[in-house]
Amino acid sequence: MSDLLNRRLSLLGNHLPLLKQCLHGIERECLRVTAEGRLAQTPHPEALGSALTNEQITTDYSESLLEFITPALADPAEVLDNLEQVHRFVYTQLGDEYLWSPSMPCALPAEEDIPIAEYGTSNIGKLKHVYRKGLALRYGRTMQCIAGIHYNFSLPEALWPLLRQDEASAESDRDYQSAAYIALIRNFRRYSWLLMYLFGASPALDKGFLRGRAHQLEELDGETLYLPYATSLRMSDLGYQSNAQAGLTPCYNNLASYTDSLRKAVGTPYPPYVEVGTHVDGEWVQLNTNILQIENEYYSNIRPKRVTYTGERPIQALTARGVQYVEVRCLDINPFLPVGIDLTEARFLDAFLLFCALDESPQLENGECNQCSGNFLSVVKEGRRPGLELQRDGQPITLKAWASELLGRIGQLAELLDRAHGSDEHATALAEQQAKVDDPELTPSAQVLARMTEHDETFVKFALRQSQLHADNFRQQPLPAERQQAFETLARDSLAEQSRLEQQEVGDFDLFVGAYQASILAISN
Ligand SMILES: Nc1ncnc2c1ncn2[C@@H]1O[C@H](COP(=O)(O)OP(=O)(O)OP(=O)(O)O)[C@@H](O)[C@H]1O
Ligand SMILES: N[C@@H](CCC(=O)O)C(=O)O
Ligand SMILES: N[C@@H](CS)C(=O)O
Repeated sequence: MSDLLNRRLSLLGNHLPLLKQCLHGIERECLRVTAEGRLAQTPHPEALGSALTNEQITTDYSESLLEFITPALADPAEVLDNLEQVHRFVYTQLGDEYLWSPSMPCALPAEEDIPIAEYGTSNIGKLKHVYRKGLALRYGRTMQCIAGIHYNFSLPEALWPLLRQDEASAESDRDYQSAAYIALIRNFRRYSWLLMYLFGASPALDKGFLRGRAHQLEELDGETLYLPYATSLRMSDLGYQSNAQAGLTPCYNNLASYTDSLRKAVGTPYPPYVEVGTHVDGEWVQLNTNILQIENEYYSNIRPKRVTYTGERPIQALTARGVQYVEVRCLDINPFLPVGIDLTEARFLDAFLLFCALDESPQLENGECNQCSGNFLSVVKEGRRPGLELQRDGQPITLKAWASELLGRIGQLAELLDRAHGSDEHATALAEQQAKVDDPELTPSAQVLARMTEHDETFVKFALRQSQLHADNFRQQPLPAERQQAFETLARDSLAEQSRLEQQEVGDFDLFVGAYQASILAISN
């Protein structure tokens, strides 16, 4: 244990109530599919409200890729309850469609038949649509049908001044807080391979997903490709990643260097995109020809975040007010769980993220960045291989040994969280993770392969069966009338808000895009 972590643990031990004030918010994506498990070609159900303005129910890339967003709450159990209620409401409006249970997509139609999400005729609505056309051009629509769980987490703002004073830091509270979250991210880069081993749940995919691309996957059956020891093909180079962004890994030395890296990426033309241009046959095809159209396009495993004001861009918010929370973006959807994540996972994530935030976190230097990426890629592709070795400080160490050592250290944060909550839920969650390290067959990725083999079914058949199981579960538990009405009101109000935006909208779209682009270039740290 580092001296810094020990010092911080003892300080926190005298301020335990603070550990009940961390905030959590979850975003869960899922495809709408037909009863046969094909991608729904229907528009976003109007009864779910406006995808542009409904804060809880929207769409991600595709018109058929739903995204459910919870409020930020102190109790992860309440967050999961909110997420579950959204699922139950949505199922009252889906007709005979289903929510696809895993991260990797169903059998998809031809690229051009994957519907890009629509957000109406307002300038911001059109900008969101053109952005997605640009993603199709750059990464293909197929990859954008992958669904994930994003776990948003923050420590109480009152914690940082305590740590700052204890460490006699000369930084302002805001700069200290931002630096602490960037330090969390550096440790996350070091240790997030562990999350992929413990929670990765995409060891297999439908053959059609690869669209005939070259690959090193193995054939499980006529329709399914997999890797026997993979944990998360979603987070591999075949999944939600981008070669165009490969050289982009921003350095996480401090917030300014992070926002600088992103600002350069959204302002630097990328020759292959320049060749296409922003318009083809007079139609917008991408917002600009830069490495990233906007900062959202940077597909990192974790992001420093600040809630933005209306019309404000993420980098503007971060530069103006510093880091407020982190968004963990690498988590697969667990197809065995009705909402894709459960309280045990959330409890462990909290202990893990607190560990990343509070342990010492030297700058990533001397090739450690590459080492982090290499470890992450090894685990997503073969994390369950017996005897797999990772690299730590340039030396080989077995995943098993390193994972057990890490869980031992994270255990101290779990113990502190349990003392604050007067429970043993974090220690229990941690013990479940240690059991997976001791026996890889207990990991969700192993369970997916075992279940497919047990039922002798393709990935698509397994996923559809799980989707139908969860659908029955949700449909058999209708919401209390007042909650159903609350979601219906939210949907109705969001449609009215979108209409208001469209009626109020004035101004030329090209000028709107130009101003949006310029807003980022004018920022200085
Ligand atoms: N201080 C905070 N601590 C933890 N979670 C937060 C905090 N503030 C907001 N969140 C959560 O972060 C998530 C934000 O999701 P939302 O989709 O609204 O924004 P976004 O991720 O920036 O948007 P996009 O998905 O378009 O990039 C929500 O689940 C919200 O509850
Ligand atoms: N669908 C992506 C995330 C989309 C986005 O960038 O928000 C995922 O699998 O996590
Ligand atoms: N959410 C993804 C797909 S639209 C992005 O912002 O790039």
